[in-house]
Amino acid sequence: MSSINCFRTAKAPLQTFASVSRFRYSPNGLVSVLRRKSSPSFVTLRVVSSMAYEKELDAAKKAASLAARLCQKVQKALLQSDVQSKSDKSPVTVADYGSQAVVSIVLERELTSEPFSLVAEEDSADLRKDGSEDLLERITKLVNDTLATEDLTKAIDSTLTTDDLLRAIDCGTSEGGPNGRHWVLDPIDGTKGFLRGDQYAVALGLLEKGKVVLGVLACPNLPLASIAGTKNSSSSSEETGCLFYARIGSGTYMQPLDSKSKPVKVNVSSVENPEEASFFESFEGAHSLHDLSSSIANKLGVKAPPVRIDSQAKYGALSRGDGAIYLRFPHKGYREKIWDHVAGAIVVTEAGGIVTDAGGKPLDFSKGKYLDLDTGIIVANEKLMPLLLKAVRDSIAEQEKASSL
Ligand SMILES: Nc1ncnc2c1ncn2[C@@H]1O[C@H](COP(=O)(O)O)[C@@H](O)[C@H]1OP(=O)(O)O
Ligand SMILES: [Mg+2]
Ligand SMILES: [Mg+2]
Ligand SMILES: [Mg+2]
Repeated sequence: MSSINCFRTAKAPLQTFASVSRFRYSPNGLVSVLRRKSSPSFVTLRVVSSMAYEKELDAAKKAASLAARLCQKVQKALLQSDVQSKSDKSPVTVADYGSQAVVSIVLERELTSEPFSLVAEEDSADLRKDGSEDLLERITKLVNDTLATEDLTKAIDSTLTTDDLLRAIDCGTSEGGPNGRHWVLDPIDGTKGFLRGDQYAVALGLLEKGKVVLGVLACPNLPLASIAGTKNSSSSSEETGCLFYARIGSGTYMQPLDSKSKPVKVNVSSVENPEEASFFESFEGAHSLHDLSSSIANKLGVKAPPVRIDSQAKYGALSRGDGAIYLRFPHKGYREKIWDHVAGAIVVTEAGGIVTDAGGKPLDFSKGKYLDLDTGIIVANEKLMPLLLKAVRDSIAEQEKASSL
């Protein structure tokens, strides 16, 4: 077992190190593991910096909050004509495109010093088709109006043309992968929840060499107060609008979306007894096998009914302890996209939670746009995770046996 002199900043110049292997996370921030040529078994961990990604996080919070403001405006005035179906049949709205344009414009302007790579869900193909001119004009106006409401550090001329808009949307065509730095965006996660007037999220994360280093979730319809014990969260009349954010090694915070009031540090539920736990799952049965989740919950001894809400707002609610478990088992053949989980995953893990696939493996965001995982995604705190993994294994084995009879 190689001895590691922890967290000493490497004194020797880099060339004396044989390799700088993968990054590791530590309470002090991101560290790189350096192996000396002279004694490869002796490694030095170098704290990259506990203040790493500070300016990126500030830019991401600004971008996601502004995009959420645009979405709120559209959701309020949602006209049926704004809904057009993309070739993949999922409803797409003016807000999806507008949100993606706002995020890429703000990130590019706030972070001018580095190459900008964005993996995002939407692209401009449908907007470039004949007959989309009116829609394009409306989205451009919406984006200009939204940008004009914000005093961004680098003044953004809020007179974008439709070509500027198309370029901004198409910034999101990166494939991601294991090298370099990639922003990952779902401009509206939970489009169906958005259209239904329920939960949705603007979800923005940052990958560095395939690892998530920061995440922001803007959840305009999520109540600031806990939704524990509710069946879903649309009925609440309290103040809504939450911004969750997390940076590697620095914990998870939540603040009201529309105010500068002080953020509060949040932690996942500390429940250890599954009988006292509650679990979250997709509102849409088409997105997750509800019968499998309920068989797992029964096996685990969970008494409370599931809380079914749309989007990564679930990760936000879990990070502040509104529930203890999240179960997501997409139907066979569906491939999860990284933009549906990058931001939510770090918001939960930095709040003390664990996010794995059904086999207990951490999610691997380094393989491009898709998450190739075993069966589904499960989330719990450290105490419940071993029990949950066993219940998942047993339930899946039972279902496979039943289907083979
Ligand atoms: N068949 C599917 N299975 C799993 N997730 C899906 C499916 N279809 C769409 N999604 C995505 O699930 C996410 C919503 O998760 P939830 O079900 O928890 O609300 C959305 O990103 C949605 O995509 P989209 O962003 O296009 O709406
Ligand atoms: Mg979509
Ligand atoms: Mg999504
Ligand atoms: Mg989406």
